[in-house]
Amino acid sequence: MISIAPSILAADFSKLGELVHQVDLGGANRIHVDVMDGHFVPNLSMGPVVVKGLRPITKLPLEVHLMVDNPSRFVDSFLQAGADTLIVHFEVVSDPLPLIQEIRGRGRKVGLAINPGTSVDVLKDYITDIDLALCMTVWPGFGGQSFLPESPERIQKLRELIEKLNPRCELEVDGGVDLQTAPVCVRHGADVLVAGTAIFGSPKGPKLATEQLGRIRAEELE
Ligand SMILES: O=C(CO)[C@H](O)[C@H](O)COP(=O)(O)O
Ligand SMILES: [Co+2]
Repeated sequence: MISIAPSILAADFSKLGELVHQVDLGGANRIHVDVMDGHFVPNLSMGPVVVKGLRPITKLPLEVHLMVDNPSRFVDSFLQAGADTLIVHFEVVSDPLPLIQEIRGRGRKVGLAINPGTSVDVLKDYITDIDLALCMTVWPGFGGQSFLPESPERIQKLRELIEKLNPRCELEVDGGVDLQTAPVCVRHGADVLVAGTAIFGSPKGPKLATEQLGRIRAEELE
């Protein structure tokens, strides 16, 4: 099964509730919430209040992509706000295990993310302990960037690692995913596609754009 995770970073926040409803109607499987602290990445975005605001208006799982220097500081507030999954960057945690155990101990899912400059191999010691591995396909910090050309090879390498060590771990890709790059990601082993601009920036509207990405995933699996 392939999942579509619309990234609300690209949404018009004055209509956030309605836009989340639209992607739900279009077949989205989860909502991706990009959290940026202005340190780990050169941009600021949103915090737990947004997760808290979304929680009562959708049944879709809320996954929080923590692009922050010190994720352990924010675990409690995002879990209390209603996040279902917390994704932490490998680059900022010297030992991910305590954080993984804390999040799982509270009944939520945990993901580890890697930047384009980080070797896929660093995840091999943790794949058995996580629910999701996120391969960044742009440098984190901004929506609307182009999919990096080295990404397919990295996705394939990560898929091989996951198949060998923990096939239940999801392989998510994030950044520049659209109708052209989504099939490439799926062919190389991705099973969760994050898309912001391709969904919320689409002239066809978020419902149709989500449906279209969904059709691509089905074609790739035929
Ligand atoms: O983590 C992110 C950026 O750091 C976003 O999830 C990602 O960029 C999605 O946006 P787009 O589909 O527009 O590239
Ligand atoms: Co993201």
